[in-house]
Amino acid sequence: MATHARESLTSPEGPAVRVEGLRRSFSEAGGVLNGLDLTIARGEFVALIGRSGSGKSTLLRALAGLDRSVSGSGVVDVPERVSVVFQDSRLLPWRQVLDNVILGLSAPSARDRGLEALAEVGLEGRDKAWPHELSGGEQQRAALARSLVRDPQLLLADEPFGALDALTRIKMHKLLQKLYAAHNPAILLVTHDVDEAIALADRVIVLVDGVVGSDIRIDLGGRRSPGDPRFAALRTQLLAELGVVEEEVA
Ligand SMILES: Nc1ncnc2c1ncn2[C@@H]1O[C@H](COP(=O)(O)OP(=O)(O)OP(=O)(O)O)[C@@H](O)[C@H]1O
Repeated sequence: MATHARESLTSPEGPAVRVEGLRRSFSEAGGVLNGLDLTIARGEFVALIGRSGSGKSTLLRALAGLDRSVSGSGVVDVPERVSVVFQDSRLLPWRQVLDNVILGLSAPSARDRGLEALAEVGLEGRDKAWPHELSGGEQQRAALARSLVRDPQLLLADEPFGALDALTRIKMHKLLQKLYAAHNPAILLVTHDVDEAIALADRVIVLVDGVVGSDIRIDLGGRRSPGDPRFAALRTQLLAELGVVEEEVA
């Protein structure tokens, strides 16, 4: 089993995530993660891409500590406060929005912090709404508020915008950038969208055969436009790494 040595990363200089030799398999036939090594610095924004079935969610679940019953080995060091956001908001339908956001928090200040987080994600005044009264984008905003209120040192996001329409997705990118600038957690964002990865991340990692295939630094600065030739060159490179010829997706 992987060790979750949560206390070993308390030094301010240490990385936010350290994974060494991580192996995971669901059958005798072959491994999904095959000795993966990965380090994420504190406050670093990393996007993880890879073909369908390449093990992205398996890695994220290992970092989240959600795979205790799965067989495997390796070292997984993560910080103490880790939040996870999935493609669906996973709000409890029988609880109002604010109660979802602060679920499990006992501090007397939780309510105020929850209201603050809702305002930060653009859901001011929606604290008493029921989840079914929110749009898909608003539900994901509430999910981000729920993660934010826990002041995460590491935010794990598994295709958080994958089910949203293109316009809502752009708005959510802006929101995530704003939250990242304000709180600066380390982020690991799993996405199928190469443009999303280039637009948001400091580094893009391509998972191939259960290990890190490529690890590409994105040096495009703060304002990134898909029309920038450097953006286009990175897109071509990453699509090639994924085995996609660009004419196929044009
Ligand atoms: N609980 C499980 N039981 C059996 N096999 C599993 C389980 N979870 C994942 N797998 C298998 O492990 C492989 C990797 O799955 P994973 O969900 O990590 O891939 P992914 O890269 O996130 O895929 P996608 O991009 O399609 O979401 C797949 O072949 C999948 O069928």
